[in-house]
Amino acid sequence: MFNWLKKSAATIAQRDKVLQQAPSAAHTELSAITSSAFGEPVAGGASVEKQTVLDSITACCENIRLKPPAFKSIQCVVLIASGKGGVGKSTTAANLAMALAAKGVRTGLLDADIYGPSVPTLFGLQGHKVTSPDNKLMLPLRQHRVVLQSIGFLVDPEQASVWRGPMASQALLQLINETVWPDLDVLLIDMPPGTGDIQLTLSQKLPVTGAIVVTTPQDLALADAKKAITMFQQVNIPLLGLVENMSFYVCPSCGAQDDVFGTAGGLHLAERYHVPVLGQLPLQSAIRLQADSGVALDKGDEAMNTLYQTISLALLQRLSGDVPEHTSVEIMITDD
Ligand SMILES: Nc1ncnc2c1ncn2[C@@H]1O[C@H](COP(=O)(O)OP(=O)(O)OP(=O)(O)O)[C@@H](O)[C@H]1O
Repeated sequence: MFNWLKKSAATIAQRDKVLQQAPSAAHTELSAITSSAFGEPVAGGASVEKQTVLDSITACCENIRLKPPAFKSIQCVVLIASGKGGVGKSTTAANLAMALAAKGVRTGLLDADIYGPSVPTLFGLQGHKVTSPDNKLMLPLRQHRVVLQSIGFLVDPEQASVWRGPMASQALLQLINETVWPDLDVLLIDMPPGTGDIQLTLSQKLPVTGAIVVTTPQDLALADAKKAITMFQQVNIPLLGLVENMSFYVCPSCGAQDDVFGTAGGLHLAERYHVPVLGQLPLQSAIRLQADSGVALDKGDEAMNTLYQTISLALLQRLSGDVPEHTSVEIMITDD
């Protein structure tokens, strides 16, 4: 049951070590570490006590709860962004939320991807709607231990898809302001793809602790990820890390690895912009299957669960450390 703990701790220790190296060298080792989650146990994993990781999670949560909350009773608000659509931002956000929640971290996920809300599907809640007992504030849903709010729980997604920039931004700000959030350690916000007006407005107006950028190693995606990094730097939002998704494919028959979208592009980008790498994820049908079926992460593929646990722990460690304050916070509360 606690195999993931041993693996995750060993993986994080190894990852932190290899990330001190140049991206090309780091890529080879990170890939090996990631691949090991699919078969052989991580080298050295057996020597790491599960208690160490549990202690680490507890310590991180304690540190996070000592800090002033980012917004109401929410300690940390983390934007999950990507310059380009379709790189796996929503899948990553949902699985990180489930990974955190499964280990007792009080976690919420706000689906701000107004033009393509996917939280209802990713959590198996298609057709569900939020309720508002007082006709003013909305009660979020809860699934797989994650507190959830999505534009998809309010309106028909086709209705939202025709909203123009200001209308969409306003709707999203209301979504965060007018939801009755319980006490949370972390609220992840799945942002709409791109770096246009909506993203810029939201980045300026949301009460943000920091941002994660998800990208594939492909040049096209990297160019857009670069724009997202630059946008966050311009609005003074700390970059908590980069997740490289679809980093490589491992053939289930022969075990050969193919870097479908290029090699280590995300790592090079992260190094250039001094953004920590939280982890790499393979292109794997288990990830797509679990996303489509809406089942809990820990009920799906064990190797996948281990990888997301590793990345979520890296995020938790970042949040519990010294994150520079986002100084340009401006919260808009609307009554209507
Ligand atoms: N690592 C992965 N391996 C296999 N399939 C993946 C992986 N990551 C994401 N996918 C699949 O890729 C597709 C796009 O993922 P997702 O919707 O998360 O991307 P996105 O960046 O949020 O897209 P958009 O910006 O359009 O909302 C989905 O079908 C998802 O199941």
